[in-house]
Amino acid sequence: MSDSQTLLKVEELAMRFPVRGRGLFSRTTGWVHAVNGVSLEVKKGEVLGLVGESGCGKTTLGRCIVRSLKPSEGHLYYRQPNGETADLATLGTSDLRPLQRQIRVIFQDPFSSLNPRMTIRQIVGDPLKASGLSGGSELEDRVAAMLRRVGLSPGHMHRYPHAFSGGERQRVNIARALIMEPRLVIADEAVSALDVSVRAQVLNLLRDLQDEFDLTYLFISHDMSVVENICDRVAVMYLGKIVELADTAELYAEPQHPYTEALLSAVPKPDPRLRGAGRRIRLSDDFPDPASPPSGCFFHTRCRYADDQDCVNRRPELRSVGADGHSAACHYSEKLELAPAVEPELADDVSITSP
Ligand SMILES: Nc1ncnc2c1ncn2[C@@H]1O[C@H](COP(=O)(O)OP(=O)(O)OP(=O)(O)O)[C@@H](O)[C@H]1O
Repeated sequence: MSDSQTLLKVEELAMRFPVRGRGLFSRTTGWVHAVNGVSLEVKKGEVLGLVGESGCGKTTLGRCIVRSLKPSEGHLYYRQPNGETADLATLGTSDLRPLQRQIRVIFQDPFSSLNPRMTIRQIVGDPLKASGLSGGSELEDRVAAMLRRVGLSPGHMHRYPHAFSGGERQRVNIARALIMEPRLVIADEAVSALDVSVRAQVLNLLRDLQDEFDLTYLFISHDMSVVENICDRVAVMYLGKIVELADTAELYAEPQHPYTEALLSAVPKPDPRLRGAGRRIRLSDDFPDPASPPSGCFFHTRCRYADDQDCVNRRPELRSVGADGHSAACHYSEKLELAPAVEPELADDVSITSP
């Protein structure tokens, strides 16, 4: 990795799951392409958002990065604290373990992700104990300090998860992730299950902790408003591929991929002059089957700009479409560059259906 500001470089990553027929010993009949050739960089100290509809592969990408899944193909170049680079995609278990401590996950559901039979001390302290980094009274002190830091009391240590609200449980989840002093945190829909007011508090906490612990976040979400609020850059994922990546302000003001445009059209905009304001682009429900993705551009079956030549036949590459690393994978943005700038028409609703 040439850029010293890059913490993680994901290169042509793919994750396929086998599709099996019915029956106990059935053969593999196909493959779900959950992550399909993703390349992106996560910069040190940034919050990189990863957005897209349910089933587009966000969680699978996150699970590959923490290596709870071994990718089918590609590379995950991770810059270690000593400056050396390791490919997480290919490392064996013993080399991987110390690096996995540096990359932790905060899960979505604060109810199902905490073992109801474990005390908060056990839940938060177990990763330290399991890795042999701490034990006894030192471990207890570290758990107490971390609980304090996430806004809980050390007195909560001997209680069980059922005694806590959703927001408090998510604070326990955050404490469990941070007790290992990670460098990269994958927040997978970390605030999606919370009430709006609690969500704001937890987002503020994540921001404060980022400063205090010098963290980098990969922030996975389907909520474009939350992402706009917390992320420095945003990657948009569709059917296992990144279709657009840009600084947050740039992406929200000038989306260059019709899929991003459709996602953003659902976000209320205070300024009617912004692109896409005033119209809601409804995507048809026929999200393609990741086991048999469409030809050409994967989005063409739901895209209102698609033509039957380039879009149906030719797969667009992610390419530069603007300043500061703004890139998009779309033939439509190629045409945009050639076409004279026109104001988008304002309509109440534009429905998108398959051609
Ligand atoms: N273990 C698995 N075996 C088979 N298919 C899987 C497996 N895990 C995920 N998939 C499939 O991979 C695709 C991507 O799933 P993934 O959970 O990564 O998407 P997502 O964008 O995170 O969605 P959500 O927000 O609903 O979690 C989906 O089609 C899903 O059904």
